[in-house]
Amino acid sequence: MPLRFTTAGESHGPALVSLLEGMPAGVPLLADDVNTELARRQQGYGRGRRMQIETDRIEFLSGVRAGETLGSPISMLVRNSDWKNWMEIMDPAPREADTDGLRKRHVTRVRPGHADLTGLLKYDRSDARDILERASARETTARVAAGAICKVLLREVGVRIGSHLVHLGGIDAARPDVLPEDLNAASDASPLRTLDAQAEARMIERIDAAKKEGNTLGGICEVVVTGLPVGLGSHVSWDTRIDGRLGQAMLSIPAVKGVEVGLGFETARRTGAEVHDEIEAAPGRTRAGHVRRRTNRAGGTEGGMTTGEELVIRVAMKPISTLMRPLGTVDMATGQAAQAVAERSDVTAVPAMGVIAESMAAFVLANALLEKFGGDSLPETQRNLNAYLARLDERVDR
Ligand SMILES: Cc1cc2nc3c(=O)[nH]c(=O)nc-3n(C[C@H](O)[C@H](O)[C@H](O)COP(=O)(O)O)c2cc1C
Ligand SMILES: C=C(O[C@@H]1CC(C(=O)O)=C[C@@H](OP(=O)(O)O)[C@H]1O)C(=O)O
Repeated sequence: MPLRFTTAGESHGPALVSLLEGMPAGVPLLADDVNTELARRQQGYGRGRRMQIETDRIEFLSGVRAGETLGSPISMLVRNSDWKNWMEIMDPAPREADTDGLRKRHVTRVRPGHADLTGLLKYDRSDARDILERASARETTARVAAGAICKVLLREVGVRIGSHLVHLGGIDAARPDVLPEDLNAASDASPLRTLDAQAEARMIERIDAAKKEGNTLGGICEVVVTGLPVGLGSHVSWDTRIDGRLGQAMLSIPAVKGVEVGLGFETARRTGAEVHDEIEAAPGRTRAGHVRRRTNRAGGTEGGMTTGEELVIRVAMKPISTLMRPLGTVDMATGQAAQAVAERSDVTAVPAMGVIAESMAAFVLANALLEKFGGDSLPETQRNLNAYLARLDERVDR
């Protein structure tokens, strides 16, 4: 059964829903495994007031019993604390005060860079709130909930996912050659989820300055996955390649505009000898049998399959599109030039984006893992994986 997930919920509606199907039975799972990830997504210097209103926590509605998954669809509910302030505005029933498809806090001065204008035209709406409520990255809470469960499955087969911020608003963070063993323990200790304390101080100043100017900032996070076996994904078809699947997942995150695997764009500037990773016999057993790469410029994929090396993806996020010093636009109610609506907003959300990117990577990789090893229960998946690893062990005569 393929692993799939879907989410539902408007940003200021009563709740978000996350539905994950295809998870094997017997995966140990507590609400806290998910809540910890939701709390990580809420962190980060530069976020707006909304994050102070919310304390995201899930309720399991199905699929989990006595601390283990059942193999049935797992549904989770996350209530929006802010809803109480929006009940009238988000009321599903028509209200007398509604006129011309508009109600209180309607949005017609559409924001450049958000989904307001394109969605309003495509869905033939007059209030861009009908669009922005769902385009909002509030939805990523439900993604992180599903991703948290995928992370637990991956952890049970020795795969770990972490991330750190490597760039913010024009300032690079130095990346250590050797990353900390527990990457997230180190990056989560920083208000920007970066490993470079000096750069962090300058980034914080930059965020404060942008806020004062009514401006916003973007940045880049690096996602690192360790413990993957060789051979997740496949070269055989365009849509089975793991790098392509990861790219799609990353680009589906609101405001993400670029993804690199390994050296990424830099590979285009170098020669073959400077790009490709030489292969050598490994002294012990690796996640690719008895071979390894001398370097990992490929970032853990070749031929659309995992190589057994670390998977390294960099994800670029544009600056937030709601500016407190608004950009020029058209008021769609009048057709006149106007300034875009300036709602409460984040100055930057790059640290949160890193956590969302981890979750999306977890889903793609858990899906590819189950595709290759199957299993209706976790022990069955583990047995199948171990049989494959044992076979890899036999492959190179030593
Ligand atoms: C964690 C996170 C928080 C965000 N916060 C805001 C915000 O406060 N204000 C805003 O205008 N956009 C915010 N965005 C970006 C918008 O959701 C995004 O730009 C919009 O959906 C349009 O999609 P696009 O940028 O991919 O074209 C956020 C994105 C993420 C990932
Ligand atoms: C609610 C979240 O992020 C929101 C994403 C978002 C947007 O336009 O994407 C706009 C802001 O929402 P609000 O208008 O309610 O302040 C952010 O706070 C969240 O990450 O949980």
